[in-house]
Amino acid sequence: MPEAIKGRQHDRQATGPAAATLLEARNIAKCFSHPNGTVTPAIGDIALSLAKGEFVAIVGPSGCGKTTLLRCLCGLLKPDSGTLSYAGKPVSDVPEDVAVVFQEYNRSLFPWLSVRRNVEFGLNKLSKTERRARAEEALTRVHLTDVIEHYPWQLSGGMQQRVAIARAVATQPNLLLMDEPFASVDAQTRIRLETMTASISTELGLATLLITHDIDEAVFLADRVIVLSPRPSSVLAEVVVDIPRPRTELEVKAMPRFQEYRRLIHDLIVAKQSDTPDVVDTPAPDGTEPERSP
Ligand SMILES: Nc1ncnc2c1ncn2[C@@H]1O[C@H](COP(=O)(O)OP(=O)(O)OP(=O)(O)O)[C@@H](O)[C@H]1O
Repeated sequence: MPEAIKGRQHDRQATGPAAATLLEARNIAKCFSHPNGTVTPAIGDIALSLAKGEFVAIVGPSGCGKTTLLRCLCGLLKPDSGTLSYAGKPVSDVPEDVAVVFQEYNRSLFPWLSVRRNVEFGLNKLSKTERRARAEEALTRVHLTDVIEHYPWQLSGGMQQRVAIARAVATQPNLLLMDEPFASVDAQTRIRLETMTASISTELGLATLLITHDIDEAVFLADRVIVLSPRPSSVLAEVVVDIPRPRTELEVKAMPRFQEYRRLIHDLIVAKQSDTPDVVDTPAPDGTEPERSP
């Protein structure tokens, strides 16, 4: 399916074909230096962009620098080189209208706060009434209004991740970044969370960038899938997913086109992995192993 790869403008209803660029990264690179003098090259050279309202998934082999890339894109980590812009301005800190959802919901929620208070957290510029209204609206979107006064530890993993998503949505972001958000939940819950995320993103016209290991998840959710090479990573291909919305998991996964996309992306990753030798970190003079810095 070569015509699906890079260059074709996606056509998502929420944005229209000529949607404006929201996030743009040009030639960004990132290495980590360790106290013992070794250097881990994580991102080699990445250029990508995301349009307003677009849903993009990033996939790549384990350890290729996906999380590092996400952290750079939202201003949590400074790239060593290259340029990053969000809404036309250089990124130096996390922009106000960008929200991030991480894999580890149990570390991102406050166990001593109720579900409501967790979602209201971060809305302190608003009046109490506005905070309540925002939290309730966001919790309605994730179907959690019946546990609003519960505490996170009283909820299942999938419900806790829904609270984390509600907290992100309550800030009314224009861009939602998600780093492996469904990796820690069971398969059935994962499907429900994926479907819910697709609806929220479409209904709110949210630009969404999803980091995932799961090719099926990427193809099911995204308008475009960016495939990364092993580290130091670069963009191997961009695959435009030409499947109409709304998408229903069972129907989409039964489509021959879905199978073709997943095969294409799988083959791109495997082919590149098998012809790329493992990157060895620059060794320290005394030959010690690199340590992961905090
Ligand atoms: N804070 C850090 N200090 C040192 N090295 C780091 C740090 N963060 C990441 N790395 C290294 O950078 C490389 C890329 O890591 P990263 O977590 O970004 O990859 P990933 O693709 O998200 O991994 P995974 O597939 O396991 O989720 C790895 O070799 C990792 O050990």
